[in-house]
Amino acid sequence: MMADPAAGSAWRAYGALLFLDVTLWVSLWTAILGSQGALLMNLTWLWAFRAFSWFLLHTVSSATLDKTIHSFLKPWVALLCFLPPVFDMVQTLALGGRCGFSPVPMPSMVVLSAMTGTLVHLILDKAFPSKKVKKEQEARVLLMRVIHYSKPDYLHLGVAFFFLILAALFESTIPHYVGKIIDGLSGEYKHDNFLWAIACMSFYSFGSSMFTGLRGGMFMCSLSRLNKRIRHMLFQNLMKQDISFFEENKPGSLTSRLVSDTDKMGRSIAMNVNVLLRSLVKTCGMLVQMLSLSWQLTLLSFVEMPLLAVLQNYYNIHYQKTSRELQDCLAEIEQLASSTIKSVKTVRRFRAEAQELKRYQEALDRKLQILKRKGIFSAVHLLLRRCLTLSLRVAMLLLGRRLISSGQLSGGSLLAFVLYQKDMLSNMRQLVYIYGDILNTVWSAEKVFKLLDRKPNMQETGNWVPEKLEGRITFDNVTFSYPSRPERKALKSVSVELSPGKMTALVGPSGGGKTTCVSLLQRFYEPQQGRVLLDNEPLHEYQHQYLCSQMAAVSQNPVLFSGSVKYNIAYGLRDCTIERVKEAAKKANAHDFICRLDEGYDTDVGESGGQLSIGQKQCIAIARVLIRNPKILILDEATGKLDINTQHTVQEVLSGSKGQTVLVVAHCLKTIERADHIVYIEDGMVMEQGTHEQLMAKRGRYFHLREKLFTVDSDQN
Ligand SMILES: Nc1ncnc2c1ncn2[C@@H]1O[C@H](COP(=O)(O)OP(=O)(O)OP(=O)(O)O)[C@@H](O)[C@H]1O
Repeated sequence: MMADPAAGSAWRAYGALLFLDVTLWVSLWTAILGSQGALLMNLTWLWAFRAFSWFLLHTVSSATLDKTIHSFLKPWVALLCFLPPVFDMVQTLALGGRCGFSPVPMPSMVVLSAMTGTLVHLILDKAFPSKKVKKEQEARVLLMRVIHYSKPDYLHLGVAFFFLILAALFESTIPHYVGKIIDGLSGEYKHDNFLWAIACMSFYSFGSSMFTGLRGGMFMCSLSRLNKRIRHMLFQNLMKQDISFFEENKPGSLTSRLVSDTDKMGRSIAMNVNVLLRSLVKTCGMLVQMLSLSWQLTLLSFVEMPLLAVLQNYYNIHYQKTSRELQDCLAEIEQLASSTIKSVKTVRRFRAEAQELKRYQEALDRKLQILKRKGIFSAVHLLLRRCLTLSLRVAMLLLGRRLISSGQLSGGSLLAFVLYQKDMLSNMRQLVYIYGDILNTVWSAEKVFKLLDRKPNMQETGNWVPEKLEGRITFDNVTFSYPSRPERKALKSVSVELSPGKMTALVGPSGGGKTTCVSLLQRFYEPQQGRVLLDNEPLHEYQHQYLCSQMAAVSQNPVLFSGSVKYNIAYGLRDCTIERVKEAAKKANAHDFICRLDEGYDTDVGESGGQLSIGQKQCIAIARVLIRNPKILILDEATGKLDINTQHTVQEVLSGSKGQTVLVVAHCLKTIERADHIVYIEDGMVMEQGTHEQLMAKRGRYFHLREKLFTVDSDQN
């Protein structure tokens, strides 16, 4: 039944509609009595009367009831109105005797049909709960969207569906000729008939195999094309996302979206819709054949189907739930394994192998539990299904035996019927199962669509491309909190100006907010208050490509890509000559050590530059920036891992770079003494700023930090 508050209204609506229906019956009785026998009903009249009743009840329900209650009661209204003529029709066909609703409807039959209708509706509601309606609608919308994405493949799909229909129709004709062959063998042998039946069976078998192959090929082809398109779009959208999105989402779950969910989503259309349609066409074809063989046996075999459908539906609900759990668990396992393997050095450094193994083992245990549960449930489901099928098969054979003895059926026809019925059942099962599986795969599509639809939280970049860039950067009263920690302000009303062509240094204790300034300058995040301006224009007004070409940064932990040294230095630049690469490497003091590598500039640096020292990585990262000759250069602890000589050389190159606005973040205060402007940041606020001399003369925080560092340095020496 429906949710509690709606349940009361639903019961009231049941009562009101029932009352309206009884009123209609009473009017009919009154009319029959009033006509004194002139007005009598036959089956056609009964259908017409109940169609009118349905129209009236349906209209009243849709006009007066809440939408949810109306959708909930819709099947019940149909059952209430059409069960009487169906009862009558079955009775007429099966017994040929007097019926309950015509020529004069009996009140007991009216009550009986109303009770049966309500009962069936309640059972169906239990088996297919109404809260599913909304979910199913959502799933349908998702499926339509997947179909929409298949638009470029409509031709492929159209051809595939054409082959599918042919294959299904050919397949559903085969048992008919098998029956004919058996009949030809068992009765009086007629050679021509026998040969004709064999030829037809071979023809339909060959045709069905050929069209099945063609259909499969076409579907696989469109599936691969859809997959490629979706992955491309998804990856494109992922690349546009803001940095906070990647901080919030684990790489494992993102790659799982990209790999397995896109795959499943593609399957929902190419595989499941394929099977769904095939089963549907085959079911229709077989139904026609079965009815032509024996309507009594067909009716009996239809008892099995709703029961199996209810059973299958319960199984589907559980299957979907466990599949979702399993997907999450697999993503977690993938994430655990990849993060441990990536950080294997850290794991070993902290001797955390056992701890990581335990975490991995626990995740594997969880997966095992889910799989066990899934296995037990499917075993019970299989047992119940087999028992049900067996009992109905026995009943069908008994009825078949009676029909053969009464001459209504031949032995071959019974065999053909059994073959059809077996196929029919598996088709029906597939129909119900596939429906569940489509819903299941469509939920993968939901996850993919969520990512596809995600708009970055950053402001859209503009198109501003100035003819000349001066390079003046202004932090105008900037306040910022990281999205993952909105309650803690990393920067509080920071106002700083970086003069063009000058070197500005950010100094201060750890966690003060230096890197945050650098991140805002690179537009990884957007400040909640205040603005970051470049030549008095907000950063987001500039064209993205232009900004990237004018601003380059070397971070604390520079990332290199697997590939040669040359590839890494010239990363992202087209047609870059080796001379330019060498020149940049020389400026970054990297040329000498690169020449000493086995293959010089062609040496592979390994995964994430793992085959180089951290200092060497920093040198290459600096060369990668210098080669671009950017207007704005950002060095976030970029020289921290270099030896003192290299640090000095690089600093000299940097301070000598003409017209460049340089922002340096450094812990080593010695290296920034020559900076034109020093900004001391602590606890997200600018505490002091000026030149080295001014700050030293002030004897404030900068002075004390420097004193402290020198004391530590001399203590260490
Ligand atoms: N990605 C993040 N998510 C949430 N908080 C962060 C993030 N990065 C930094 N923070 C927090 O913001 C504050 C400023 O950090 P920031 O990295 O800017 O400091 P810093 O001055 O560069 O420190 P260090 O000199 O150690 O690099 C710190 O409290 C830090 O914990």
